Amino acid sequence: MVVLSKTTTEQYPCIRNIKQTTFSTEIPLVDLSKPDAKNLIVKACEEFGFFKVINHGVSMESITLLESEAVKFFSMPFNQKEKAGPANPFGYGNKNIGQNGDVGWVEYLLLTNNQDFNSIRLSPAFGKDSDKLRCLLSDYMSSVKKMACEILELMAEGLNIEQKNVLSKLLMDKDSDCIFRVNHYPPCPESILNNDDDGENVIGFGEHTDPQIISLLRSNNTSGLQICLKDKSWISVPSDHNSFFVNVGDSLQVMTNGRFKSVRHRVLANGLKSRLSMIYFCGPNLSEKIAPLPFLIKGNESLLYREFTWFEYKKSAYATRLSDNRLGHFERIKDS
Ligand SMILES: C=C1C[C@]23C[C@@]1(O)CC[C@H]2[C@@]12CC[C@H](O)[C@@](C)(C(=O)O1)[C@H]2[C@@H]3C(=O)O
Ligand SMILES: O=C(O)CCC(=O)C(=O)O
Ligand SMILES: [Fe+2]
Repeated sequence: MVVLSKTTTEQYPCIRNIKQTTFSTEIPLVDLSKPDAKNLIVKACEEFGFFKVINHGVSMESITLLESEAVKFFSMPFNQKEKAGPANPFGYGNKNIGQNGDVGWVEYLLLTNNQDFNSIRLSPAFGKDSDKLRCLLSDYMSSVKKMACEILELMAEGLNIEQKNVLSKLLMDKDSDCIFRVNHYPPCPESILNNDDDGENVIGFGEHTDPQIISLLRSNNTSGLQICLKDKSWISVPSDHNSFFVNVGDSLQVMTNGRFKSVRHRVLANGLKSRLSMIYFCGPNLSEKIAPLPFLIKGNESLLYREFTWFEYKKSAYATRLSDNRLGHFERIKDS
């Protein structure tokens, strides 16, 4: 991405007075090796739709190796990276997010859990290194998926659901629709120039909720990620390159009949440092039915959402703008 002048940064969305946003120490922390993990997960999903995970079981070696390949990729000249594009549906993307007009100060790789497909997509840019990358990706994705299953099993236990694998089995399906994304946010000169309380910050990735069940995010030590709280205020998430962050996605909001809320989040570009994040989005098989889980419905509690397949939801979500409320179309009309 070689876009540095004022005129070009003007094409990106900005936010005013962001400097007043506080760095939060209140982000829930879950140690997966501790017995209270299941209850802390449920509490965090109810209150924030977001939590930080330590003792996650993904080796630092596999993280570091993949991250350094990603850094290598993004430092290639644009015409080389472009060979892995466009990101429709998978590949290299720059500035444009999705197909409906959203833009951000970001370049990225969007990949599937089908390694052969990734390899074909990446090899024109990576050349003979693409086999190595395929192995690193495959190792990383299987460890992260294992962690996701562990989290979903703890969640089911914390929710007192008898069938412990009711959520994790959706990911264990060999045709689960998981997506892997690597985002690179180069330092943004406009964000340094406006480094005061009345200034503006350039948006790296605009506010949105993730459509899937959960998303597992890690980044280098550059901040920028913010989450929206129940009172609609935004807090900055302190970066921590040793931990993972978990987002509740729209599909889990539906399955818990609104008890867990999908977290609205966004990324602001940093004036000085680049941010590199890797996110694994856990989606089920396209034919999987998404609906409130019957064993979570109490007495005469009404169902907030109608049943739909993941295919239906994904298709509808991908026709929306980033900041839209995607679940609106799937809410049940209340009886009067
Ligand atoms: C603007 C869009 C980008 C997105 C597809 C969409 O139309 C609305 C959902 C967006 C999102 C957010 C989470 C993930 O980053 C993503 C891959 C996803 O599944 O939904 C993106 C989509 C994308 O970048 O294509
Ligand atoms: O890059 C990040 O830290 C978050 C990006 C994000 O929310 C997404 O890709 O859906
Ligand atoms: Fe997201």
